Amino acid sequence: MTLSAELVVRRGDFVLDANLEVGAGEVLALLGPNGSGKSTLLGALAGLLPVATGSIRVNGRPLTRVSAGERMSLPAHARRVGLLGQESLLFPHLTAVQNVAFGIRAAHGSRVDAGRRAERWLADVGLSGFEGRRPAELSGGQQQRVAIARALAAEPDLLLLDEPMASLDVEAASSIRTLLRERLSSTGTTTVLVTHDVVDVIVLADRVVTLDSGRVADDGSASDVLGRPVNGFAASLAGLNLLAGRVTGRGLVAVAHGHVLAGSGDLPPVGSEAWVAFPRSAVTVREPGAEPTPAVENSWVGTVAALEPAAGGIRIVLAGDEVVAEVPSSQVLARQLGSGSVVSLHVDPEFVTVYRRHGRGGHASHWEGGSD
Ligand SMILES: Nc1ncnc2c1ncn2[C@@H]1O[C@H](COP(=O)(O)OP(=O)(O)OP(=O)(O)O)[C@@H](O)[C@H]1O
Repeated sequence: MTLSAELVVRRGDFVLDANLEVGAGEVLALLGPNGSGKSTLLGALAGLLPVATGSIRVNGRPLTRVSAGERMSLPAHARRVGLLGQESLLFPHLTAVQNVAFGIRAAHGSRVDAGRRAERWLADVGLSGFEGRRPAELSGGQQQRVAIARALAAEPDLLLLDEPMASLDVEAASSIRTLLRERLSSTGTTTVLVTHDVVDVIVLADRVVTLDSGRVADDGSASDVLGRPVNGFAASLAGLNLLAGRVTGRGLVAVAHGHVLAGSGDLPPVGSEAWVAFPRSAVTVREPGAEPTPAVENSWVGTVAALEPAAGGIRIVLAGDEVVAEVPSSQVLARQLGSGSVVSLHVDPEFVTVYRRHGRGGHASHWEGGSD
């Protein structure tokens, strides 16, 4: 089922103004900083939040149509849209099989053999033998499995997943992710997945949309959006530094503060605007005073503004520069680095990707949130 939405939604001073197309059977990951409007968008699609103007159609069937002369909005229960969040929200007094059967009856009426189908669904999510347990007798991961079975057993036209792995430990999250990949591909369910986790994007998503301040900031494949980011948020999520600059020679880009970076990639023509991206983990720390100096390509000398926790180590943020390094904590300890230390950072050109600045929208900035 294809989703086609053009939405303006107001929440206090905040305005979501976004168009979204999701192909039949496609899994779209919706990313964006806190407060960018992801939950607002899901709420509007689910029929839980009013739309100021716009329309939502699933396979041509209008769920919402609001304009100057018309206000039509199907209630949430009539939309055939499933919603699964961080919490499984199972009925505590019903057993696992009764919870799933409830979803089936709600969608298909009482004539179907909901109990038999629910048992099959529980087997499909790896919960054979747990049919008679109530939610309080199941782990968080098992409860989420029941919730996935309940959501998919209803055969929704559209499934909305709002960070379904966020409250699980790493192991349970990983097995739920694998389960979702299998079940979504075998059922061909059109899905919008809100996540802050790059692993979800890589494992589950066919396409990625990023939101920023209520607007679509980028739309593309995971390898485009995360591999060649056009905004600081996506770069941060992918663990990349992203700098804007102008091409000054073959593979050479002048960026802020007179720095020049050498790299490879599309090699846009001399004089054109370009993005430069390189992994934070590829940035090495050298002794201050030793070569290279700030005038040398791919190097920065500066004062450490902050040390922050990062996946697998420590993030070094230089004062006044947009470049950050992520290094093993042993390096920080060995060099006795701290706020105020002077360091030289360097990135080898082989890790630096250069690509055109036009084509996909967005703006670069050092994103404070980080991906971890
Ligand atoms: N009930 C509300 N009343 C007024 N404003 C709200 C309400 N709920 C959310 N907002 C505002 O709407 C904006 C978008 O919030 P939303 O929850 O959609 O963002 P989000 O991208 O899902 O964020 P997060 O990643 O933190 O969940 C925020 O600026 C928020 O302050």
